[in-house]
Amino acid sequence: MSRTVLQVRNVTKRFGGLVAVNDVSFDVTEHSVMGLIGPNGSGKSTMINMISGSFAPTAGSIRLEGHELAGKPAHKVARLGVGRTFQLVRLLPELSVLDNVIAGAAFGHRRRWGAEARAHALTLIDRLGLTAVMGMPVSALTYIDTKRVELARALAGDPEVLLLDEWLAGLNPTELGTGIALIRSLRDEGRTIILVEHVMDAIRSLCDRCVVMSSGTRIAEGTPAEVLSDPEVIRAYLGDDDA
Ligand SMILES: Nc1ncnc2c1ncn2[C@@H]1O[C@H](COP(=O)(O)OP(=O)(O)OP(=O)(O)O)[C@@H](O)[C@H]1O
Repeated sequence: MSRTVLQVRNVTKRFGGLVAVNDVSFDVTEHSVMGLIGPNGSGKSTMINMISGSFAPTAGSIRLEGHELAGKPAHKVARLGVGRTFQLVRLLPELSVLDNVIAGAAFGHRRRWGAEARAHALTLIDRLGLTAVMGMPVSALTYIDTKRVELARALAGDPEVLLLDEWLAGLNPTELGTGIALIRSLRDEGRTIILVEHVMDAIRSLCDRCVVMSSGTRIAEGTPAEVLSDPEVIRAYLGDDDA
């Protein structure tokens, strides 16, 4: 049986009178891809923002390798081992690709500086197919290349758990194939990933397990095949389409 790396227990987040996440629990095991799925507004981003330290939970516990993350600021959570990409890419647009990835190496879980950071960044740049553009400012890149840089920046910190928040969103069909293959290669090398995604092909082909959220609560958990055939999950998605 695989080891639990991340343990989410009874987590709730209220924004004033709105309960965005309501008493949600799940575990993420080492070397697995956990999909966090659900209709728009179901609380996925709020959950990811709590795991990565952008928001403090109103109640509950989030433990990484036994360390409590709940309430810790994002830079401390990153240091403890959670790396993430953002739904809307957050990079330093005037800096080069290389410098953005070096910055990720300097501020992540396993910090690297100077020549070591540069060498590590160059390895990731090569791995993600960014070598030809590594001297360019991020502001001059194509959309998929900015996504690649975001991923390289997050990986540069050697996170214990990588959160991918709709990393595939906005890619065209060809790019989508490339993106899915890239995430699959991360999965195959044994990384532990939480994938928030609306692209069902990606969920089916990449996730070991999925947690499904609807209106802030966890309504299902299981393999992609199990949850995607669950009548309550189907109802939640159809309800969303009708809205
Ligand atoms: N900072 C905030 N302040 C107030 N309400 C918020 C805040 N962030 C999210 N919410 C609300 O919490 C609920 C859950 O939103 P959240 O963005 O977590 O859903 P989601 O599942 O990630 O949706 P999507 O798939 O559209 O990204 C929504 O009703 C949203 O309006």
